[in-house]
Amino acid sequence: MSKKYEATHVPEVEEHISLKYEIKKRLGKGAYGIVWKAVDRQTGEIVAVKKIFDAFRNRTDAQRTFREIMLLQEFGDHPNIVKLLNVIRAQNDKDIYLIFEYMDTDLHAVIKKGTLLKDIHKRYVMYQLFKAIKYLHSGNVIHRDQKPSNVLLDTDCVVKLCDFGLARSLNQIQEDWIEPFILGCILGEMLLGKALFPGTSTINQIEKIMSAIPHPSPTDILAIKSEYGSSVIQRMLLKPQVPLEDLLQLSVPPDALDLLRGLLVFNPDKRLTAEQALEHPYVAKFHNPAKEPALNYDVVLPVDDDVQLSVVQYRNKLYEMMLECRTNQGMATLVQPKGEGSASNSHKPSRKDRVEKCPVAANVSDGDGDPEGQAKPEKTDEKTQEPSYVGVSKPAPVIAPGQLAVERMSQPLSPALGKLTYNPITHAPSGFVRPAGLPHYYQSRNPTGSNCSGNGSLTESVSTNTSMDQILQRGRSAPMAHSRPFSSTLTLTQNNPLVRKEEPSLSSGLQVTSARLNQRSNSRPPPRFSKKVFQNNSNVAAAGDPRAKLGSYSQAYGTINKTELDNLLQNRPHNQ
Ligand SMILES: Nc1ncnc2c1ncn2[C@@H]1O[C@H](COP(=O)(O)OP(=O)(O)OP(=O)(O)O)[C@@H](O)[C@H]1O
Repeated sequence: MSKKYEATHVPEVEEHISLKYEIKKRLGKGAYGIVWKAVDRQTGEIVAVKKIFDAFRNRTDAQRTFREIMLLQEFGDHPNIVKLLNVIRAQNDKDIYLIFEYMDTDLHAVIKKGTLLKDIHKRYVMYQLFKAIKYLHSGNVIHRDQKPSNVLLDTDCVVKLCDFGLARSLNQIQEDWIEPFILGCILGEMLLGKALFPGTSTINQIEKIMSAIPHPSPTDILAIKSEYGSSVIQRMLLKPQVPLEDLLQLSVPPDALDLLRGLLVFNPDKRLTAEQALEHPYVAKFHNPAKEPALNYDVVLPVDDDVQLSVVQYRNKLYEMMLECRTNQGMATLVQPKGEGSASNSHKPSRKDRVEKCPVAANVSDGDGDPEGQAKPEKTDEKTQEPSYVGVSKPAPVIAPGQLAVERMSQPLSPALGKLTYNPITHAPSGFVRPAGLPHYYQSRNPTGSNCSGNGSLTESVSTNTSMDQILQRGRSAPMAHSRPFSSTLTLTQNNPLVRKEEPSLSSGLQVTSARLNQRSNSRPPPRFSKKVFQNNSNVAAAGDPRAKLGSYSQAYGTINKTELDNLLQNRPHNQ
């Protein structure tokens, strides 16, 4: 084996992956897997490799894996949604590898770092989140797991939403109201530097929220349609109010407070939608309707999300979709056309009832990681209508023709979506070179650690603020040049103490794997609200079914999920 293809030894990463991607360091770990920074050995591209352990362990996990892949490939065209580049099977047929574009940090790490996010960065982050959520909602899909650690950032402070394992179609559940509220919690957390409503229990968190937001009207409370819930809320309203502004520092700009008030509203009908929030003065510096696309069709998964299939069915369906990609048919997501009168910058499906997208090209990598080998049509078992996966069931130690590997989608659906074609800060075309990048900073030993910075344009636009660049340079020995391309940003930041550090030992991740796996549940009864779920390391604690059940509820992040709120309000106190 040539030196070029010598695999870095990371026990959790199988050889056929290491041969294609040189694993550099562990970036983070969530409830479902570990994410590493890696380099595509063939293209030199920096990527993030996420290994989902036991991706089809039970129906819930299989459904989650299926949703995540299907929805990521559907929405990954958007500049503020992380792009899925590749999906590769594990040899054991249990795990799965997702290859993403690489991002430098996540918002959780950035907020924890302290004062690095300046006013303009917070505005820019919110603007991009509103854009991403507007796009998802326009396709009638909700993310349901918004929290700072799922908001990825790069050194230009570009935001990409990740982790679509809990995302669902609004046709299937009524949770449309919750996401803008959660965006309010994220804004509050950026403004405060920590969670706005850090409850010790679900009820305690709701109490904190209720004490800070304007009192709902009697009609708003009745709309809960739960006698018990209404009485709980009414009792909460008797407690002393702590106005939002008292939770925040005096320095918080009035327009930030106004936006927060617009998002943190009890009645969803009176709450700002993501689309309306884009019109808010807080993000006016960035607002440009032409660059805020919407879908003019509803995205529906190719299997009914209301009916849980068996583990085997999910796995086979997913492999089948991947095979479709390989054979150049594209993965199909069903769509339901909306009525007339969609926005002019809407994305239109190429066909009325089916949109074919694929994070993978028709080409399949060969043993040298060379994607020249042509995909072979797969045999299908005619009785079951399921592919038999001849030639693909066992990836060889090298990237074999049968391996389920797919390459990046070549073109975004619309030029408006190409993040490299326009500078969101100046609204001017920026070509293929990013504006001046800035050094990273690092949340030391935080599993979700990462970094963020502003960019040249960003600092130019706010002359009164100290730029993130300047702040970050305090930790550097040499001044940093401006106007360099993004790639040099990465190089220049290698010795910055704030940059994500290499894990001391890549092999030490083994314990993480088993610890994570042990926390995944299979067919436990629905969870009760317990403190365990609300610990600071909620990523870990809320693993498997409990997490799927709890949705985005996380007190560490001050977010709450409507389903669970409903459950809570309908349950008696002894169930909490
Ligand atoms: N594309 C990426 N680039 C860089 N870092 C990433 C990327 N994707 C994920 N990460 C890092 O890995 C962490 C975990 O990723 P992710 O949320 O996808 O995993 P998960 O197991 O689904 O987590 P969760 O417990 O939130 O469900 C993120 O918080 C982030 O720090």
